[in-house]
Amino acid sequence: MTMRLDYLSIFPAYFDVLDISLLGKAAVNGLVEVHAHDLRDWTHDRHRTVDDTPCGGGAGMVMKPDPWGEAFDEIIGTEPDSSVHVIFPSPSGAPFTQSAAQELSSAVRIVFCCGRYEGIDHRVIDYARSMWTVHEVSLGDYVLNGGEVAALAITEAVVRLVPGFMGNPESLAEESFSAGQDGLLEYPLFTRPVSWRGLDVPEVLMSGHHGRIAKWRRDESVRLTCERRPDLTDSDFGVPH
Ligand SMILES: Nc1c(O)cccc1[N+](=O)[O-]
Repeated sequence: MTMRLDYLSIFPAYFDVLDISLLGKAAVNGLVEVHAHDLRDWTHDRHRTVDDTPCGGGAGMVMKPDPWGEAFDEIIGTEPDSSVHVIFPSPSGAPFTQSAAQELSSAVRIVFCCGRYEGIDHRVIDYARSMWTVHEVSLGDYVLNGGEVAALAITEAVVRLVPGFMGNPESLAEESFSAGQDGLLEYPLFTRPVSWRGLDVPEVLMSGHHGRIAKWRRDESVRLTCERRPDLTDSDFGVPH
């Protein structure tokens, strides 16, 4: 199955980066198909206008609905299809999580709508909801200049979970937030040399005792999660003894 990814933006060059590294390899292998589109291609005035002043007043500009609607018609079509996932990265979206990435990794089509200015006319989102499966998602509580960087981050989180993308799928099991980690943060990692600038690899990791190593890793994951992400912990994790 090839996952088709479309990106609608006034800065489509942001997505040139998807040609490199593992994502580029996935495209070559036919796992994903990437299409970046310039929203201004669906404007009809000399200035290729995509924005206008906000109804009701206020600072900044709002992205006009017309170009989005015409772009949707051409890129996605005019028939409802719940198998098409349309993602609007937005500071007012729901937090994007690893489980959301896992769910999206089985999608056949994902369309990213990258807003700029103060945002997109809300009717665009309402229209999309009437046609496709819409996700308004946020990467965090901070302000970006647009949705492009978030779309890239979401793409990476999703595509790396597509079956066949990662050379060694077992490596996914022990990552932070993965089910194999019970949603805990990943434990600290070490490699050679055993001693580096007076800092040594924890002895237990050099013991060859798999049971002790597994316990140390679990305890470290619980400790880190309790310290840094109490929002992810619950009474089941507790604090390592
Ligand atoms: N925070 C933010 C933004 O300011 C604009 C677009 C997308 C996001 N986000 O996904 O977090």
